[in-house]
Amino acid sequence: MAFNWFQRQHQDSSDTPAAEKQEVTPPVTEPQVDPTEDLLAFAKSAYKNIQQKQQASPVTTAPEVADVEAQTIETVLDTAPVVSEVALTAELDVETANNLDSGSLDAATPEPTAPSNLSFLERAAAERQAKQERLIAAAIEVAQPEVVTPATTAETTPDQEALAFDEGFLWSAEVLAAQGRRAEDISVEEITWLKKLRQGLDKTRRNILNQLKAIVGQGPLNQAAVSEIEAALLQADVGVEATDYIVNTLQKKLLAEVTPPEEAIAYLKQILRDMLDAPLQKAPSFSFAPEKETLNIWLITGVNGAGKTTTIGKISHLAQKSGYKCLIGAADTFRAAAVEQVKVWGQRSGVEVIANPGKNTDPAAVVFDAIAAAQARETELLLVDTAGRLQNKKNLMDELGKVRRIIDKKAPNAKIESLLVLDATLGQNGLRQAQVFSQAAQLTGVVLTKLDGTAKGGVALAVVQQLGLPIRFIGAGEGMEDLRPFSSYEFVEALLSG
Ligand SMILES: Nc1nc2c(ncn2[C@@H]2O[C@H](COP(=O)(O)OP(=O)(O)OP(=O)(O)O)[C@@H](O)[C@H]2O)c(=O)[nH]1
Repeated sequence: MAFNWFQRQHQDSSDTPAAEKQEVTPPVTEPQVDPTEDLLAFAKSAYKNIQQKQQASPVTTAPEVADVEAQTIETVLDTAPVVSEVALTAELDVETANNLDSGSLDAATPEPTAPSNLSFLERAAAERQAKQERLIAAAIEVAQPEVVTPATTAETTPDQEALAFDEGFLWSAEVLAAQGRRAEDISVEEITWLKKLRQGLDKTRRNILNQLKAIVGQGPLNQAAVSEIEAALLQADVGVEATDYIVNTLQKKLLAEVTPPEEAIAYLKQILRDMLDAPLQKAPSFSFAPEKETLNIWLITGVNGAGKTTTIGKISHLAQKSGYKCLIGAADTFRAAAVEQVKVWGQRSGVEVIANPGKNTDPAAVVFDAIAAAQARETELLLVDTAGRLQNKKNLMDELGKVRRIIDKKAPNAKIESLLVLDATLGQNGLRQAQVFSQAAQLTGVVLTKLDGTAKGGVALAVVQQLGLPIRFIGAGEGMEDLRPFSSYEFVEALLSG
């Protein structure tokens, strides 16, 4: 059974009251399961459970080609008038479905005019048939719904993968145990993701941790030690502002007392978690999920190449698997290839894409179509791809402003999020771009991509400190499963656990 990432805490069957489970951020104390034996027993039990679940559930096979095609027929809408085109497409769908039901499409091609020797009813039926054929033909000429060819190779999902009981598994189990999770509730997806995250942050971690370990715990911090910590953080692209804050906070404690290395690192972890969670202090809940049975519209912004399209594909997959009705609006009309790319991702995740085949079409028109389609389908999550490479800030602001006005007008009750996708490998340079976007779009959060293999993982702290925005998702790979909701606890553990 698919693991629901959006409801992670709600899924565990522990006795924790629901209100407490809302908090994704786990207890700030270090794991109580310190005795290695306890941890080993926990990990073994979790491992056994996962194996049993894998054996009990049949291996998910590659989806049938026909199934994928049926799911991923892209609704291509013509330009103006958009709404009537949606209606026409819907009408045609219904009529076509009726025909398929009655098998009438198998009948011989109807004559353009009904033969006179037929009864009145027969003539009317024949005329209706002919009219419908003309409508279908016209629709095909004008805007034929494209069937995106499904990927030939099915992606392996974590629940199909053989899981090794290795050091990464132990570490992941420890991180989950520290968050109060029970061995029987741990999913293979969580373990696979945590292993990947830790591996992705390996370079950043090694750089920071080796230096920190050599410094902290050797007695009260002196100026040379402070400079070394600063250098380590700056090299990890934590940024000057965030580094200053971290060092100052750390100094207050470490200058005054002799702290053992483990305790000093634990204290540092606490500082980082607090920084990452700071923008959420005023939010009603730490968790970030679309609201059920409501239209949620998430605008995905960011410069081209940051990973916007990939992120849309991954979030749509996540949402689909977590039981949300999802739709994608391909409003990055600035670059034709972007629309094609988003279609491919829609196909991979089995989510419909609303696009507009015309060249240089107005993104606001696509958003209008997408909202109309979302409302007609009772979609819960509409993901909107937007253009990143516009000539200047004014263009960007104008375009995003127009899109926003359409949303406010057409879907005044929708829950809107505006997420900025940032490429972690760009470090501080990415942040400068982010500032332009934060002025143009009313950003509500950040998606940090490409955390796999970068030595600049510390940029997450700079993002939060400088933009004052929460990180909502992080990406650590190009695959469909390589993006997850952000957890400050897990991120900091992956960043600083040796
Ligand atoms: N290693 C790694 N690569 C990623 C990640 N996310 C995206 N990418 C890659 O980054 C490249 C750009 O991603 P896109 O999703 O096309 O970026 P975009 O912002 O939509 O840019 P355009 O397609 O030009 O509009 C692709 O090759 C992705 O596979 C990630 O988390 N890790």
